[in-house]
Amino acid sequence: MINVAVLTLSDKGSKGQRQDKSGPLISEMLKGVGEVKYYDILPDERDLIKNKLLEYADKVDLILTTGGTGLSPRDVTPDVTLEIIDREIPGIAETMRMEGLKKTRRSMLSRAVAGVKGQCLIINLPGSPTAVKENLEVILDVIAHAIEKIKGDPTECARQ
Ligand SMILES: Nc1ncnc2c1ncn2[C@@H]1O[C@H](COP(=O)(O)OP(=O)(O)OP(=O)(O)O)[C@@H](O)[C@H]1O
Ligand SMILES: Nc1nc2c(c(=O)[nH]1)N[C@H]1C(S)=C(S)[C@@H](COP(=O)(O)O)O[C@H]1N2
Repeated sequence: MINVAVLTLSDKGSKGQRQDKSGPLISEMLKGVGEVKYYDILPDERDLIKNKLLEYADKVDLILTTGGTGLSPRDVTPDVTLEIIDREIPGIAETMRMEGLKKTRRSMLSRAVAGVKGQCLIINLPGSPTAVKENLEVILDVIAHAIEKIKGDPTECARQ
């Protein structure tokens, strides 16, 4: 089973001013795919996010973040993610934005990124529960294979 950490980035959520629905939704959607071992809510603060991502990356196979991917001045999740990853996986974020366009034109406003830190896959999701559902459902089936490859699975990946 894949070990997962979920990190919600929200100023309001971290102050208890809004119930976090997106973090629990991620956990729900991951049933059968992975087990959520860690979950936290942080404000949109670079250093706090960076330290938490680095801590989780040593402990789990997959980190899913939600929130802070947009254009508000305090949205920094993709910027911090890019700072710490070793390699980017553009196709994951491209797929989320492309499939999202079928639901809302605002899909193009998410700056979400995905990448690898050590042996951990990190994927940013936007903040609203609707966006989490629509983004995660279009990449969910590829996550297990991506993690196998990150961990060095030598089997050939091509379809026969
Ligand atoms: N973690 C969450 N749980 C529930 N609803 C959320 C969450 N994050 C965002 N939303 C919903 O999506 C809308 C847009 O998200 P956005 O990230 O812009 O919110 P925000 O209010 O700017 O976040 P912040 O808490 O960082 O100020 C919010 O107004 C809220 O309705
Ligand atoms: N599929 C999908 N993608 C989506 C959305 C959505 O509702 N559905 N919301 C968009 C909106 S309105 C914004 S502003 C950006 C960034 O969201 P965030 O700042 O909450 O991370 O994600 C976008 N991506």
